[in-house]
Amino acid sequence: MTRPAGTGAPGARFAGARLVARGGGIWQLLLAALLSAATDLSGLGLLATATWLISRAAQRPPIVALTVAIVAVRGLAVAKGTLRYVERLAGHDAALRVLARLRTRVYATASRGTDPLPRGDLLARLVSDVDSVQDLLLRCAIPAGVGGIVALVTVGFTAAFSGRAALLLLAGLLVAGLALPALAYLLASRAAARIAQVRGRYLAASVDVLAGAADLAAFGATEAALADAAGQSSALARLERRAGVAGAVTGAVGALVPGATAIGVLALSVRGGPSVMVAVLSLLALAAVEAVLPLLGAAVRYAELRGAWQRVRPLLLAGDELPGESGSAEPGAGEPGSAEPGAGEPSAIVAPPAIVARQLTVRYPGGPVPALDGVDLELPPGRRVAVVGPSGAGKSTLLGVLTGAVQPTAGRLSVSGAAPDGATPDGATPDGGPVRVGPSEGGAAEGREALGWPRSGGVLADGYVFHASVRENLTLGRAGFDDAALGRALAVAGLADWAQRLDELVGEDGAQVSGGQRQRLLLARALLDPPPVLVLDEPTEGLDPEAADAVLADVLRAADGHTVVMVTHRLVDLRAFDEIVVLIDGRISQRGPHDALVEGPGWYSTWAGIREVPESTFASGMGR
Ligand SMILES: Nc1ncnc2c1ncn2[C@@H]1O[C@H](COP(=O)(O)OP(=O)(O)OP(=O)(O)O)[C@@H](O)[C@H]1O
Repeated sequence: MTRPAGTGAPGARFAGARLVARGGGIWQLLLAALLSAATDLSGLGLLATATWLISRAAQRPPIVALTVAIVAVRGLAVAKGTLRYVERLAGHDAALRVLARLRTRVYATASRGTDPLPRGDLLARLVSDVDSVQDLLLRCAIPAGVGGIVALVTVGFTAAFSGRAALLLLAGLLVAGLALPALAYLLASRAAARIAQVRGRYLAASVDVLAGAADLAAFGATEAALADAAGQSSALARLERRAGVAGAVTGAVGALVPGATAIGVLALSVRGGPSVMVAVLSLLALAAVEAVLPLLGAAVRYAELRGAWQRVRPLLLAGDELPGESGSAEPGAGEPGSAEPGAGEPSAIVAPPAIVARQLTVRYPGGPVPALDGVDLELPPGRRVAVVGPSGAGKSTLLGVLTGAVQPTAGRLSVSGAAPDGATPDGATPDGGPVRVGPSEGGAAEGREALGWPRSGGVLADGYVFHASVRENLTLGRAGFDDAALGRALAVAGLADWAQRLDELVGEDGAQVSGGQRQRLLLARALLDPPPVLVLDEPTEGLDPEAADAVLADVLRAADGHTVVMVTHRLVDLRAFDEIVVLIDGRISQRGPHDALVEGPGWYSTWAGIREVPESTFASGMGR
């Protein structure tokens, strides 16, 4: 179970900084800020020196009096270009590191959470909101630091020649770098929170229109859904226009400040300063104030980011610590795609481990009653268990706990004996005794992988079919499968003729294939390299009962030697299972082999008895 992500959690305010620091991005960011300041100062130095050189040259001094300035101009010009290039490299390196870390974190938390977000909302958080949080560093933190350094150096330099000109420059810098940004922030901040909210709603509405197109059309609701999405889009455009106008007005005022400051400095320096320095100080003032003007944009951006940050923060704070976050700054550690032992390769399963669940309890946030309530389950190696029960009984939740998708609120889950792929689980007791994986009292079931939790997988409810070829959908990037292996997996799932169509596209979420073919494709994917613990959630959904029984028999044959846990609320032949567990309201109401359960009283015999009813009944969903 994920930790509560209350906004008042201690240290929540600094969560972003902690993430940056853990990800090893803090030094890169600091370096980028220093390089950026050095670049700006080189530019200002170049301008001041070149101005001095031109003004002094007009007085026709001996050439030797200009030599140092000439060399300085060349040096500063080269330094400015080089520093800008290096600064861009360092800045992008830092930004991409932070971005990868934030996104991984949001992905991990969202995928583990028991409080899933609508897909569109999650998309908004993953894409635009995480981008925005990254901008907080690049467009706000770095320019603020650079502006401070530039102001300090230029005011100090000017003060060495004219105190009054320095004060005027300071005033110009404060107006351009502080007062106007504060005003822009105030104007933009109200719109920004609304923009983030409306953008989330707009994306959610768009995804609903796309993902639910078939259902909307079937129920005649397409127009209403499109109108809703268009309404959100207009609201978003209105808010963005308003924020844009506020930004443009402050920007226009800001553009006047450098010129006004330069004229003021010119007027003050002309009165008594050394003649050559008049031009230097005026142009330096102009350039210095221009250098802090980006803070205006930063302030507007900061206002926008606050809303995005509010939305992303719960996801950043809620999850367990990701691998590689606890100090190591190794690039790629804990990120998607990091190589794991054995991942991506077909494995020869020797013997699955024994898994024992004791008093497993899951309570979803806001759920009035536990979805699972004190469930005991034994899975000795190779055991086949079917989990049945009415809708909402907790079947998928139980599978979720076994695969790690759902964290138990209480209870104990242990694994012992042979580990997946013949390896010994790290942390296993020497005598092969049980290794505790789950919590006994609340908290998160951390460290499954570290303890050698068996690789589990299979057909999950609502499994996804990618807009890719049959081959890519089967392998999902795993290497080492030849066409013959793919053909065998397809044949077991009842798609033998697809062996000739491996490179054909199946459409987004299987849109170009039938529901039954889609389900068979998911089964073939699971059977290509069956994990030690094969988890099947409604594996025969979409198949007619006869085909379902036949495919299931083939699947069980192909998964011989593997532990199988299957959830179903459809009538399929369960005689081949060692044990059938009947879940009702999160509790085990009956358990035993088919023959024993079907004879006795209880939910199972009533359910199984419906097999006698004519076939039309199956289609009506009476099987529940
Ligand atoms: N993510 C969630 N957040 C809140 N409640 C949930 C969540 N997932 C499931 N539930 C609730 O937990 C209970 C058990 O759900 P679960 O999906 O495990 O049941 P099920 O037996 O698999 O149902 P079905 O046969 O309809 O798929 C239900 O009351 C359901 O509403």
